[in-house]
Amino acid sequence: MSGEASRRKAIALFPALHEIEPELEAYEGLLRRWQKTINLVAAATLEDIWIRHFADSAQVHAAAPEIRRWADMGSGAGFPGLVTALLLKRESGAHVHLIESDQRKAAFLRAVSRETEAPTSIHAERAEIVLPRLADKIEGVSARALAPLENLLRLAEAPLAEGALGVFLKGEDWEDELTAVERAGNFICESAESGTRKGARIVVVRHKAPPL
Ligand SMILES: C[S@@+](CC[C@H](N)C(=O)[O-])C[C@H]1O[C@@H](n2cnc3c(N)ncnc32)[C@H](O)[C@@H]1O
Repeated sequence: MSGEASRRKAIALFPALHEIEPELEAYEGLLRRWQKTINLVAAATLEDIWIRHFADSAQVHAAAPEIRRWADMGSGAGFPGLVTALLLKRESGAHVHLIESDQRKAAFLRAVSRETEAPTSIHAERAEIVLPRLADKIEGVSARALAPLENLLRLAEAPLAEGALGVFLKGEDWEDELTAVERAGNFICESAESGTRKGARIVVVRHKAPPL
């Protein structure tokens, strides 16, 4: 798909992306520039960046539009967390913690956040270290392409136990991963078909016994 067709299709799927087009254009420009020296995303996805990355990420905010305070684990080049932050940019109290252990990718996240004035904090550390500190500060946790669902729930154990919602973009193994978590019995899980990737799924998870 051409870049322009990808943009039009992404905005048709998620009209809210139109509101942040200047920011996403700046983001795309920086991504293309930094990609020459750091491997931020698979090169083959760059032409279709609006669908493969911007619209795919927009599904997290769409799954829980009431949530203002997020943490995104293993953000990489900012997907989905930095797109969530841009979609929330004009909402009061909005803040997204981007957790990315690779220092160079974290520097990229800082550069895009600065340029687009996205409401983020960048944590260049491992999620298992950062999340316990954020447990009572966030309402939602997201991740894409980081780990199997069971491992994601272990990484996000502290905020989920405090009542945060987990929204995870999962690939083709989603069904086996979901079954394993449902069998363990601690979480209420829902899932919906991805609007951007065939065979992929948006999985929404809540702890069964959050604090009163
Ligand atoms: C496959 S990439 C996915 C990046 C992005 N979420 C996406 O979907 O495009 C996984 C990223 O997670 C980071 N990562 C891996 N383990 C991590 C951890 N325990 N804490 C924080 N970041 C981690 C890696 O450096 C890498 O950038």
